[in-house]
Amino acid sequence: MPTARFQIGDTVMGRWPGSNLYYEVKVLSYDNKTRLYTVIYKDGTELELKESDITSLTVFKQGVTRSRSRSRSRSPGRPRRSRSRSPARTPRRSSSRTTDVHKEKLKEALEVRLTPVEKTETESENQAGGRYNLRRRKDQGDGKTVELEQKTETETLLRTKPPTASAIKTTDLEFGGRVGVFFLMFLLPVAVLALLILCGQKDASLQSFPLELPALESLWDCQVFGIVLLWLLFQAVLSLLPVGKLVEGMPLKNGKTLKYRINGFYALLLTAVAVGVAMYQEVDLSYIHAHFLQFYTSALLIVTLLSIYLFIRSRWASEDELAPGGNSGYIIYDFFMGRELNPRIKNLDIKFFCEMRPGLMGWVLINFVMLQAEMKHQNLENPSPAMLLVNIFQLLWVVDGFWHEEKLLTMMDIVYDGFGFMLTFGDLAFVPFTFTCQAYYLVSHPNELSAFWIITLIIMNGVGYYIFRKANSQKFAFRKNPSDPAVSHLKTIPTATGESLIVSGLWGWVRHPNYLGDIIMGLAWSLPCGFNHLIPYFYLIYLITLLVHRNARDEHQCRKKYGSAWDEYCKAVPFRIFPGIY
Ligand SMILES: NC(=O)C1=CN([C@@H]2O[C@H](COP(=O)(O)OP(=O)(O)OC[C@H]3O[C@@H](n4cnc5c(N)ncnc54)[C@H](OP(=O)(O)O)[C@@H]3O)[C@@H](O)[C@H]2O)C=CC1
Ligand SMILES: CC(C)=CCC[C@@H](C)[C@H]1CC=C2C3=C(CC[C@@]21C)[C@@]1(C)CC[C@H](O)C(C)(C)[C@@H]1CC3
Repeated sequence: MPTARFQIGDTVMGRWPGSNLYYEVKVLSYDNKTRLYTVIYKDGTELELKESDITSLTVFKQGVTRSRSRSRSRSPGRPRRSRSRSPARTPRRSSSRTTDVHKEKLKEALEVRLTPVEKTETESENQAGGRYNLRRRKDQGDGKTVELEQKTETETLLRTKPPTASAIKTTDLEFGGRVGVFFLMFLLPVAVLALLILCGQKDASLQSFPLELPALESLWDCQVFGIVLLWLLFQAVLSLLPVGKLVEGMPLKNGKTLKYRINGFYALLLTAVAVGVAMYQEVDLSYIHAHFLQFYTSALLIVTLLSIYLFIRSRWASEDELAPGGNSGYIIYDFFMGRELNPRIKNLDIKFFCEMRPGLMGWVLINFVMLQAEMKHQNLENPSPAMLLVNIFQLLWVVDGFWHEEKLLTMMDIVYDGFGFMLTFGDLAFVPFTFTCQAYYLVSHPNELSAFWIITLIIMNGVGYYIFRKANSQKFAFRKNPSDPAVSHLKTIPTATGESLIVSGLWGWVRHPNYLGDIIMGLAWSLPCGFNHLIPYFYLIYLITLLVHRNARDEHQCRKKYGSAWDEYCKAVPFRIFPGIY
């Protein structure tokens, strides 16, 4: 019969789930069966904690004294900064320490488990799925923003030893599990090859299947392979240049943070200069158009080799360096999803680098190549308006991405997903070769645009961009500092974690306005190609599929994280991405 170490009414220090922070809590009860303590924090949040997440006040104070003197001796005078927040603390972040966004994903990654408690009647009515035993204070349920009181001295951070992380077995398999990813691994590269063949041939209609397949040996060229390798090397060197700020990423499972060099915008400018110099030297860029399929197969080979390397090296990764989603124990599945979270070679973070640099820069460069190829093939003095629009619209999106590069550090792709075949393929092959599909199509499929269409498309892209940027920036600014005058007027729903959900403005219109903006832009990028074929709409179809799936994944996480507050939000804002569509 297990006995409780702490008694009802004891004041102890309880770990806040997903962090190394300890707060003063009172023990309310102990469940002999589950061996869990129900504790109450000063702000009224009730949680069930394991005994290992509770420390007596005396032990805690000794720990603090020891850890303080340790840290002082290591870095004298350096202020101690908290990496996570209490349920009752107003979010406060520095731009380089956006540590709270996506805490949920980390929460999952950490060992702390919140266990379900019985629902009250009203909660049961509201609750669609299971929930955690994170009870909101009664006075928070009225939908108004409640500024929760700050914790003071007990909030002291106990920078204990990193939690001893044991590898989390991935049990929830995505994409149809082992069989699904096995087929995807072959299907995706073949589908992209088919798309490129179709895009390049005169009759780009889907009915022209089976395609006139090119001879296998014509898909390979050593020189092209060398150029792709040089491109990757050039981008890697640019990414390591000591320009731009160094920022810390989200805290890892072991409590540490990694540093990232944010210099994508400079790298883009330097790449533009390098392309300018190459053109001045009369380097024939149309070579890329003429060997487009070979460039793709070279990229595919690099993707395969890189994925194998990543998988092999993950064998030596410590348990707390593994991604929660790529550790099922099934070789094929883990190879596809990626085992290691942040594979690095010295200062080069391979995932962060691949996610944007070679692919997005390559996209802009290929678009520009296609613009020149169009003039050459169609004997034009100037590029067509359709080609110009596609180039300018997409360039704007890429420039925006690099301008806000730092925000990538808080996204699920970096914080949560492993780096395996899926992302390697997505970043190095899918992005540069399918996102350029409209420009590639226009080279051999001219499409006249009337002034009316040109203006309509500019407005459409502008509206899409406005929604995309405003929604993303609003959310980012709000998460950084909800009292920021730019966002303080927004209505919010409080949640038990201390973070609130915006419920007015764009975020009160649909639950993912940033996705909507992206999709409107995707439409404006495809329409310049006209209505003769479906192929130029590939990006739009991909984007809608990806964002609908991403939306489902994100909402699942948010429901787990915010519980009934998320349901309240869903009630207040019933539409997911598209206004009028639930
Ligand atoms: N073109 C492409 O190929 C792709 C483009 N994108 C774009 O990237 C951008 C970022 O997308 P993504 O990373 O998926 O995630 P989101 O920007 O949609 O972030 C989702 C997170 O935002 C927070 N959140 C949700 N609702 C609210 C609310 N009402 N108030 C405050 N916070 C809220 C939650 O995190 P928390 O509460 O924990 O802070 C949630 O987990 C999008 O614009 C998307 O279109 C993404 C993928 C591919
Ligand atoms: C079919 C397949 C294997 C797809 C993989 C999906 C990836 C191509 C995309 C998943 C999320 C992405 C994001 C960007 C690029 C495409 C991928 C990697 C992004 C970095 C582009 C720049 C943007 O500004 C962004 C930061 C919002 C965006 C984030 C997501």
